[in-house]
Amino acid sequence: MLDADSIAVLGAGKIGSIIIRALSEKLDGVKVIATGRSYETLQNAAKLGAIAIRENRKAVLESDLIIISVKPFHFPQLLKETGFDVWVDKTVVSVMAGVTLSTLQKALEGAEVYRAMPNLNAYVGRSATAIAENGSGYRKNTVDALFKTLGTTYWVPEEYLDVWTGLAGSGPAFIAEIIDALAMGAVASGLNRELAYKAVLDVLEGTALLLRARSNIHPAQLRDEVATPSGTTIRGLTVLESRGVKAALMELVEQASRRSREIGTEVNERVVKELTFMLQQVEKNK
Ligand SMILES: NC(=O)C1=CN([C@@H]2O[C@H](COP(=O)(O)OP(=O)(O)OC[C@H]3O[C@@H](n4cnc5c(N)ncnc54)[C@H](OP(=O)(O)O)[C@@H]3O)[C@@H](O)[C@H]2O)C=CC1
Ligand SMILES: O=C(O)[C@@H]1CCC=N1
Repeated sequence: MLDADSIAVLGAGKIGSIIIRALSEKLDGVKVIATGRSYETLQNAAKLGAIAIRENRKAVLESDLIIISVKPFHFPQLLKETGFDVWVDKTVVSVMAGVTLSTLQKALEGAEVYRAMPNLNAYVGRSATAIAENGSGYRKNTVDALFKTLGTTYWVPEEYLDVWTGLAGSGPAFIAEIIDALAMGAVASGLNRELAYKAVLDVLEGTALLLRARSNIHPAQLRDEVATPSGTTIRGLTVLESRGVKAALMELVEQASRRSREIGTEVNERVVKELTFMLQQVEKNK
């Protein structure tokens, strides 16, 4: 049950618009307000069922639950536009990569803050979303219900959020690259493109379902069941091993996770700078 009358989505871009669509379609009687910079973004948000406006401050003032979905480095500018006196008693969920609960708490004084990491599979209701809270958890059920409109939710300690970002947040892009590569290999071997992409998607979906259905087997067991001695699979696996593909994929997740942590540090510095400037302006105008 979602106990919110009005939800603001600040930054109706790629992930923001998927959230808007899910909220508009799946929640009855909830007003969704969306913000963006360009006319196109606002127009798109309106088409998805939101009240689309340019003013972030107004959107926050008129909502009790706010989702921040601008790029991490646009967060200081967003703060400048909202002012820091609008957040008291609001519930705020950031989906920005890297930006920590501590930075959010500092910037959004008086708000109850959550950090969530969904992914673009939310488009088909299959996001794997990790969520971390700052301790009070007063509106945990509401936040959970909100992200369940996008798929599955996992409540985790904040220390897992960057790794989650590197694995599941970025994951659709990594899997898409692998799909593309496998299909191109099939095309190189003579299969037509259309069939190649269909086959790869079928194999991917089927393998995920199989692994889930046989819940106690390790992926390596499935690999061994497929790889007949001296057969086709082991020939292919030999290439993966000799080219270090598994190690590369492990490093890919590590690097993506590391980047999330770096973004957190960089954004925190910029937010502190912006808040200091904003406070100076307030003092000056007294
Ligand atoms: N893309 C993904 O797969 C995922 C992204 N994320 C996180 O979500 C956030 C958004 O990413 P994504 O959707 O890809 O990025 P987009 O660039 O598609 O969306 C960001 C949106 O923010 C808007 N925006 C920027 N500045 C302001 C502002 N001052 N006021 C109002 N709106 C503003 C932009 O408006 P305009 O279009 O008009 O310029 C844009 O529509 C990022 O922090 C990212 O880390 C999290 C999970 C997955
Ligand atoms: O690439 C990014 O930074 C964002 C976060 C997760 C997916 N996209």
